[in-house]
Amino acid sequence: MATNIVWHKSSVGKLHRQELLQQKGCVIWFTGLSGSGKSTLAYALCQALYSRGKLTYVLDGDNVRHGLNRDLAFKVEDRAENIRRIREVAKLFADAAIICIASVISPYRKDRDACCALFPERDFIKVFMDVPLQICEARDPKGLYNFARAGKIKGFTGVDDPYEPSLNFEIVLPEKGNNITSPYEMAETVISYLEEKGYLRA
Ligand SMILES: Nc1ncnc2c1ncn2[C@@H]1O[C@H](COP(=O)(O)OS(=O)(=O)O)[C@@H](OP(=O)(O)O)[C@H]1O
Ligand SMILES: Nc1ncnc2c1ncn2[C@@H]1O[C@H](COP(=O)(O)OP(=O)(O)O)[C@@H](O)[C@H]1O
Repeated sequence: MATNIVWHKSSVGKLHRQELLQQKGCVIWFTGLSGSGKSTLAYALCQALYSRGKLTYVLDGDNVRHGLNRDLAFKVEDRAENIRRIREVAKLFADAAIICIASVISPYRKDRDACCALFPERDFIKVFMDVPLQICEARDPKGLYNFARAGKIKGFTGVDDPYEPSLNFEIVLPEKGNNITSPYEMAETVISYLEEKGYLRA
């Protein structure tokens, strides 16, 4: 941990940036099994908000692991560090008044809870992709479940590595009791939540 470091304040703060963008910075965190639809929904939401003149940025687990987190694998401590770095970057985006959309498995409850603690203003919105393993595995667009079942990938979430559900997700999709399952309709559900909570205005 570095010492003798001092935070520099700016005359232009988060409220000024929110006024400029006519939106409130926040983090929408899509979590769930591989293949549950996190990335598809994240980018559908990004497009829908762009069409409404709102500025977003997607931090996708796969993508961030090509650059910032290219040094991390999937051991427990690597996944924890992956989430720690992504939540710190997401916090900077939210402070910039951007609607930051993260799509990461983030399987461990303590890692997700640590994210919440970083956003006391409750600007951290957890969205659980409630899609059963059987459906995710049937989709298997990258063939990774197939490799995992064949023992070619060790420690694959849902196969031989855990996903720890939480009881305090802000949004669970698809919603129980309705048959809204298309990415575009689910994106509208998230947008309704953002509108209701005031994130789509300064
Ligand atoms: N062992 C193992 N377990 C789970 N996932 C694996 C693994 N190895 C590679 N992949 C691919 O990496 C993507 C998950 O990266 P994340 O950064 O979202 O994972 S985590 O939050 O650090 O658990 C995930 O992408 P998505 O399918 O988009 O979730 C996988 O395709
Ligand atoms: N709402 C949905 N309904 C049906 N198929 C979906 C849905 N969302 C995503 N998919 C499909 O499921 C697969 C995994 O989607 P993806 O967004 O990559 O999931 P994740 O990011 O959670 O791994 C892809 O083939 C995608 O086309």
